Amino acid sequence: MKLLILDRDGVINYDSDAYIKSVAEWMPLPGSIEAIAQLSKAGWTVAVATNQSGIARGYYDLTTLDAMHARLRELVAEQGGEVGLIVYCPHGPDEGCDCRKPKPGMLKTIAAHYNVTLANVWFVGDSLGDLEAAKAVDSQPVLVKTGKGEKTQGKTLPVGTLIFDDLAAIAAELIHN
Ligand SMILES: O=P(O)(O)OC[C@@H](O)[C@H]1O[C@@H](OP(=O)(O)O)[C@@H](O)[C@@H](O)[C@@H]1O
Ligand SMILES: [Mg+2]
Ligand SMILES: [Zn+2]
Repeated sequence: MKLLILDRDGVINYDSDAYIKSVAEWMPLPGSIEAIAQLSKAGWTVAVATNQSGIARGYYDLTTLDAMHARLRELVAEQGGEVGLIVYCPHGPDEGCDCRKPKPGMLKTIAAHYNVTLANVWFVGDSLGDLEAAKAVDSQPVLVKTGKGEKTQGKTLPVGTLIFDDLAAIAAELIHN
């Protein structure tokens, strides 16, 4: 199956150092909704793996988080596409969970859900933790320059990391090659 896994904040929607705390603050990056819809219509399953420590920090609740993801699904559906499994880590950095990136727990959950291996599956993120999570399970780390991506690009990246300007460029690459 053609599976693509995306980080959320900074890849699909604008990120903020103040966290994305409401549906109103959840704003798609230019071209991201269209990219997901085009990938979906081209036969790709687009899943999401997102750290949401704002839950543990008390900045927003699960109802609000679910509403953000309902909005994402609604916008992609309006373009004729659909979003696959969305997995999130609600924990804080000090809770020692297995799902918070750079740990690969969420990627493993997605692979198990679709009964596939993660080898060569592209995981697209804007943070070093996203790329490290990908590397930890032998999937393909892909950095986008949106969100925190340009800052991340200046760090030491996992060997083999692919770099694209944004999600639209990734969709063009995957659909047309
Ligand atoms: O990029 P994804 O994984 O979709 O989500 C990232 C968010 O959960 C937040 O993650 C926080 O990191 P800490 O969780 O505080 O280390 C900060 O980087 C925030 O700016 C950011 O909005
Ligand atoms: Mg991110
Ligand atoms: Zn977690």
